[in-house]
Amino acid sequence: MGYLQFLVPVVSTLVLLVLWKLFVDLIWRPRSITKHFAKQGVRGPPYSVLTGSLMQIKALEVEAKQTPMDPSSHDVTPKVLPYYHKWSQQYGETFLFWFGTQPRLSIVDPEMIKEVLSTKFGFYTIDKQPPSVDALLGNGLLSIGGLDWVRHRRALNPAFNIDKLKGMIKRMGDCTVSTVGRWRDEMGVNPRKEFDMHSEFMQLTGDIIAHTSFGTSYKEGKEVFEVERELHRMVIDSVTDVYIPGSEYLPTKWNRRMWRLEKRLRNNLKSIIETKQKMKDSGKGHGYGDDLLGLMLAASNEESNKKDGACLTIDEIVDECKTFFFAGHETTSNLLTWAMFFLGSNQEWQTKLREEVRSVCGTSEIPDADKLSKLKLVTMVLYETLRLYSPVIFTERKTVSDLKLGNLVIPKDTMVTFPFPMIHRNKKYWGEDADEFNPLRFADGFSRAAKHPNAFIAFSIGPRTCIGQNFAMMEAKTVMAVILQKFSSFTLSPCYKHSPVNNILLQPEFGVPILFNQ
Ligand code: HEM
Repeated sequence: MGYLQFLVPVVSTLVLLVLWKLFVDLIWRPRSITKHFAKQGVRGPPYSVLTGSLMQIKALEVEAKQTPMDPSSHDVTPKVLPYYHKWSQQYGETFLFWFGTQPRLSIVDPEMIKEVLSTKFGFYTIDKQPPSVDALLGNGLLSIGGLDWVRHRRALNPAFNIDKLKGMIKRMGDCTVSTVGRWRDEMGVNPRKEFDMHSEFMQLTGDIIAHTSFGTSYKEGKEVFEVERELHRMVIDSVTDVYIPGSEYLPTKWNRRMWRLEKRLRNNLKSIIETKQKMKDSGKGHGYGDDLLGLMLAASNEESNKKDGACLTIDEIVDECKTFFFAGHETTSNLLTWAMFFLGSNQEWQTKLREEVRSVCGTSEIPDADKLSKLKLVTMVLYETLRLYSPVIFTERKTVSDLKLGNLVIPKDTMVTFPFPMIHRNKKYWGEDADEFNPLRFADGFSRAAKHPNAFIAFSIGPRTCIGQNFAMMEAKTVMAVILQKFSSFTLSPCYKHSPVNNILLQPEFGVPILFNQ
């Protein structure tokens, strides 16, 4: 009896506390944040308890998927970010919506973008990823923040030093020559064969990142990709599911599959690292090798870096490898795919580029770094492709305290999100032809292409700008140069169906079939 007398009030208090917390998180806070923004003139779709705007997002995505796109339009926003498109029209450029109970503020103003992405004071941070994304990326650069991020970035920067990267161009070129050789062989059997650039470039950029990341261990590296790809597919399917805290620990079929894949990925990568370590210890070859993994291992083992704390553990290096595959492989593959889409449907630009490549590099030589830097028109086309078909569709940051951004006061724990397709088409900065393919706008480089230098953010800006952008541009230019050298022309197949989709990255739903002429 005495025991019950004690237990009843304790349990009642606990229940009341839980109910109060639920009331605050699910009802009171969303209402007060909505009011807070409304007072500042920021509106958005109404909040629904627990799911926020997620149901509307899903419905709009389903509708957009079923709606065919005008084949001559490059405005991908209604197709890949239908909710941003609809709500920006309905509520204005800056609007508020809800990912479950989390408020999200959509921003497209370049001054505000600069303020958020360029700050070095830690006012905005990367939010914790859902467990599915964690399995894909691990605690690599893309997902970590604070001092951990500083340490990782310092340890990794040397591997992406432009002089180190120059040494990789030959490997990039060799991989491309071998792919083009296979295409030619297949055309020998069937001259009208159509090649889907999306799947071809996924293979080629996979081959390139495996060679440039792992050097001699690239075959084992390619196995890692297969697992990574499977994980990616699982993540795409789950990205807008409502996340229930703790659900990642339940042994559901989906979780068990995820755990298995993650373990396989980690074990494969560890075994590649061990092989490299043994090679170095045996004194065979050149230290850890001049590939990305070798450079990371070397930087992490340098005494000066150890003293400065700029070194990584083996587990951290494994996580960085996972991040590089994801961040560095499909992004570049999509850039190349959309560039071929433009050139295959625009013979005038294709001819200009071929003339430039052949006059700078000849018809057979793999270009070196010096020659790549002279390919001005190729660079302009790649930038214009990145503007209109940016592989990364949006990025976001979370406020760590109540903050002032432009004229707005933003509460702590709000996600500020930047929809790239809208930013890259804002007529205020890009002019009336913002929806059209016009590489000439990049004639003076990307910072002068629009009326504001930060209206182009395909590689992001500020301290967390893409670490691999030089790598990506070198790779894309090398691949384009070799293709333009080897074929007298190519055209987009009449079977092409224009349907860009949001698969975390921007992809062509039905591929990009191309017909080559020898
Ligand atoms: C066309 C190709 C590429 C595009 C468009 C691209 C775009 C981006 C963007 C927009 C970000 C910032 C993401 C954010 O702030 O949320 C980023 C970050 C990053 N990218 Fe890339 N990327 C490309 C290629 C690469 C390559 C080739 C690598 C590596 C081999 C790479 C590795 C990374 C890493 C590690 C980060 C995180 C940097 C940090 O937070 O410190 N990317 N990339």
